[in-house]
Amino acid sequence: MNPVKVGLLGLGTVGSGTANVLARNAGEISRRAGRGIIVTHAASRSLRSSINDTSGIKFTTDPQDVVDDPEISVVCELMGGYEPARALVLRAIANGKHVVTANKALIARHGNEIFALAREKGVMVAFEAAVGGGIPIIKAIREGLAGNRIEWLAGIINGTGNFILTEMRDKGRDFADVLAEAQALGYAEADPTFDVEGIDAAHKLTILASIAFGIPLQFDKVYTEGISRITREDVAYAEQLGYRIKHLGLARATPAGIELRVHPTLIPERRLIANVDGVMNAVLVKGDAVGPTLYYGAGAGAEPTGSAVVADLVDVVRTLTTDPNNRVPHLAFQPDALSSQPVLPVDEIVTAYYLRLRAADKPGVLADVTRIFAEAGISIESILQKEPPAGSPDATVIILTQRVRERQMNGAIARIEALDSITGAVTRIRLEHLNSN
Ligand SMILES: NC(=O)C1=CN([C@@H]2O[C@H](COP(=O)(O)OP(=O)(O)OC[C@H]3O[C@@H](n4cnc5c(N)ncnc54)[C@H](O)[C@@H]3O)[C@@H](O)[C@H]2O)C=CC1
Ligand SMILES: N[C@@H](CC=O)C(=O)O
Ligand code: NA
Repeated sequence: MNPVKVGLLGLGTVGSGTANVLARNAGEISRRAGRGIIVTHAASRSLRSSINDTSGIKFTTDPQDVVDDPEISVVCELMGGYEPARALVLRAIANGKHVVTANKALIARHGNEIFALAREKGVMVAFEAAVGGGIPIIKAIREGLAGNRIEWLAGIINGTGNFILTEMRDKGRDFADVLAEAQALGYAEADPTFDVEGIDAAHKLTILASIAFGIPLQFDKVYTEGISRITREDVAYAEQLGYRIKHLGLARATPAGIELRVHPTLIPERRLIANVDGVMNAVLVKGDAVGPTLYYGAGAGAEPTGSAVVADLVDVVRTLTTDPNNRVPHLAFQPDALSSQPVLPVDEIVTAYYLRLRAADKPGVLADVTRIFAEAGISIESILQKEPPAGSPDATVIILTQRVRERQMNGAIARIEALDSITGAVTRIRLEHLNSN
């Protein structure tokens, strides 16, 4: 059988990694797919790339040439960004081509529209590389856990952010310096504020939540907080109390609705996920039948991400002849069976907290604080008081609380900040035990 011809849009980190994996493992890949898969066309703004073997590839600076080329069966969108990626993907689908993409921003924001057109045209849109880089997490949830009701999932799903936090903690390196290294290694997004401010993780959480719970993609409803305000001080206090601070995406089904949130989180250091460092990602998924499961691997980088893109290409080729109505649905659940469960506003979420406050070093202050918590119905798990450093009148107080609704905590924090004996704002970091419940 003739090989399947693929056109690449984008020849950067992921485009080059994909082309190199496809070429190096061509024999294995065609034994698995039943046909060869070859790159015949590639488009990029700059024609510089790290592709090892460019023979047989027709290059262009205009991506439209690729999506309109009748020879190509599958378009790999590896450019990034919302536009022109959206317009190009829609056009490729309209032209009857299957699409593989690593672009989580595109899927999270425009996936509902893209999948609808793909269904109409009977083509596939595959996006394994969009979440967790090389970890086959989409396949695991969509297919491997299809017998379960997913209760919750929590993941370290941004490689750049985890790399920055790890280097800062282990080597005391400067934030800006580590970010520059992540960019040089090809981990970061074109706009690295997407990594640092949690937007990239929110894109990925949007996708994970849809395939876990069978809800439409709803990026705008994810509560999103980045890592830029995490201080060394909080990292050190958390460690003294037996916790690590990780940037976590968390999705949980509750009777009232779905919690969707991305924020720095204290996790007990004995949990495997608390020890996922550097560019590695991990996703914990709790199914009602299987219990907790953990998926770990490189979350970014050329060949790990290329590995996921190539796996999608193999999937597309294997199912080319399948009746489109019998293929694995894009969002795991049949499109007419998506649910309208609401996504909860952040003040309705339930979580435990790490709080850091600066308090006058005099009797009665702690009693005032604990009275406010008692009146708000918030149970304190532990309190750590640090003497004021030389020259400062204020002591630092660290409080860990039990789980409580965020709205109750907001009220308590406002009352604590209004006390004369408390200086400045209370620092809050959410805390999750991530045990098997
Ligand atoms: N870098 C990584 O480790 C990972 C990246 N991704 C995603 O993969 C996609 C690509 O990322 P990278 O390879 O890192 O980006 P990159 O910046 O290294 O490469 C982007 C490529 O697309 C081309 N391009 C961009 N806009 C274009 C336009 N309008 N016309 C023509 N060519 C254009 C650029 O010239 C370049 O060749 C993004 O959606 C990213 O979020 C997903 C997982 C991991
Ligand atoms: N910028 C992203 C790339 C992979 O999705 C990350 O750092 O995780
Ligand atoms: Na993946």
